[in-house]
Amino acid sequence: MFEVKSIRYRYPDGTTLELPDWAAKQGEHRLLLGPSGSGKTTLLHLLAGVLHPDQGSVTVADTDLAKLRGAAMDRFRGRHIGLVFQQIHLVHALTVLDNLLLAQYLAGLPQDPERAKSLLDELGLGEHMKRYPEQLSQGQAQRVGLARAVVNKPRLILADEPTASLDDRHCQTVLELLQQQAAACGATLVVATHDGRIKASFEHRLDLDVETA
Ligand SMILES: Nc1ncnc2c1ncn2[C@@H]1O[C@H](COP(=O)(O)OP(=O)(O)OP(=O)(O)O)[C@@H](O)[C@H]1O
Repeated sequence: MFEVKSIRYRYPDGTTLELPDWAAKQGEHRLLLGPSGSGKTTLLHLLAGVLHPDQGSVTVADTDLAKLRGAAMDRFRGRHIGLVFQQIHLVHALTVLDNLLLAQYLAGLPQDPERAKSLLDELGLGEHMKRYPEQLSQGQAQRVGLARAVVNKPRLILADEPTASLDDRHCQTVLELLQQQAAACGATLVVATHDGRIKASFEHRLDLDVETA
C-alpha cells in the first residue's frame, strides 16, 4: 500500500535525514515511534507528499509520489490520504458539516452531505453539525478532525501525535476511533507518536530511534 525506500531528505539548512525503508499493506495498522526530533513528522510529510525526498522513493496506492506535483498532488492527497494532527485546524468560518463538505470539494469529489452526516452521527457529533468550531469542546473538535480525515474514505490515514495532549481516557477513545474508522474504510493507518501509552495497541512498529522495523 505504501513503501518508502532509500530516503534521504535535506532540510533547507542543509541538515540531512536518512530514513529506514518501510512498507505496509492495505489495511495494516502501523505505529511510528521515536523521540522528539527523530524524523517522525518528516516521514509522515513525505508519505503525504507535502515534502519530497532528495533521494529515494515514496509510493502510495501504487503511485510514485515523485510523479505528482502541485494541484495533482493536492487532489491525490485529498482523495486518498486522511491527515489527523494534534492541532486540528478546522475552518472557523464554516460549520462542522461544511468543514467536511469542504474536504470533499477540495479533493475534487462531488459533495455528499449524506456521507458527511452519517459519519458525524457515527462519531456522536450529529447534534453539533450546524455548530461552528469555537462552539465545540476539545474532544468534539478532535472527532470533527477525525471525521474530516476519513470523509473521503482514504486508503491511507496518517496521524501525527493524535493523543499527545490527552488524558488516559481520551487517549484510548481517540485511538479506538482512529482504528475503527481505518477499518471501516479498509485504510492503512500510520500513527506517529512518542506516547508510550499506545504501544500495546499496535502489532507492527517502526522505531526511528533504533531503526528497526
Ligand atoms: N525546516 C527544518 N530545517 C532544519 N531542520 C529541521 C527542519 N524541520 C525539522 N528539522 C529537524 O529535523 C529533525 C526531525 O524533525 P521532525 O519534526 O521530523 O521530528 P519528530 O520526530 O516529528 O519530532 P517531534 O516528536 O518533536 O515532533 C529534527 O532534528 C528537527 O530539528
